[in-house]
Amino acid sequence: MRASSGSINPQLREWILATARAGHGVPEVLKLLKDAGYPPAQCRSAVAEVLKIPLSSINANTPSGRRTRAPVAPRTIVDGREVRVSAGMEAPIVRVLDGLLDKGECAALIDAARPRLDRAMTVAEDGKHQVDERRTSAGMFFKLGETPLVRTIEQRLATLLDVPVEHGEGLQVLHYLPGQEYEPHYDWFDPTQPGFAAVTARGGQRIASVVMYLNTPEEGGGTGFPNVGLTVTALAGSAVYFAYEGGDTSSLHAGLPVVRGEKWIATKWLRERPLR
Ligand SMILES: O=C(O)CCC(=O)C(=O)O
Ligand SMILES: [Fe+2]
Repeated sequence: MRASSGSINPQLREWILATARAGHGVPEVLKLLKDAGYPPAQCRSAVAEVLKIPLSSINANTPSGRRTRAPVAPRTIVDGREVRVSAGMEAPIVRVLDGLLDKGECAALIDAARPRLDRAMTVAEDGKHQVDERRTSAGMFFKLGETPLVRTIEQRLATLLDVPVEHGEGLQVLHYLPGQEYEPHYDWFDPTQPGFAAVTARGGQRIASVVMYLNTPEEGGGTGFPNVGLTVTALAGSAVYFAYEGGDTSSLHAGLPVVRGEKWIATKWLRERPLR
């Protein structure tokens, strides 16, 4: 979702400015707006925009939904397997997870997804799914718990990250060919966009992502975090987990172009609340 401005009504803008100038702090301004009946997400984005403060600094203080727990190095035993935490950073919160999936699971996911591939979509400003030039891969979604394998993987992630399965969106599988990529983007929804209320009505905001690599591209195809100069190598069975509660802008990331070979991933997006 792209940024836009000028969506706040002039009276509200004036009121926020006047109230802040009168000496009321941000929490007080937010509380007054909420008491007046404005939806909390809308209050936060309006206050951030009018007072020109980062939205993340407001969200961080707002008691919201569930958070994920980052896996702890060096390893976690989950579902009878050893998942190794081979690298991590804190801003943004990133963990590289080796051995999350085994070869058979990767192959079975690819086989189940292949006949259902379609041009991947992104979420448009109005909350609808759209074909997007920034994302040239082909993809498909499994429904939550659709197959025994999907259920196994969802449960494994839930245990690993300490967040119930119901907070997950359906698993998405993406397939990239040489030259295909997913340009830099945030996975969280921008609260200043008109579609925000619609996409977050069930489940609330996204809080974390897990991108699981189902094969190893011959060259290219890693996941890049351009704001912090990090590239995670796409290696079959490994994954990258990253969290961005409060709309962390350092979580900007991209599926880098595949140079040779192909790339298959499965992505799990997690929400702050159950999706049903
Ligand atoms: O392809 C990748 O490495 C990243 C995919 C991604 O960012 C997403 O599916 O949201
Ligand atoms: Fe993403």
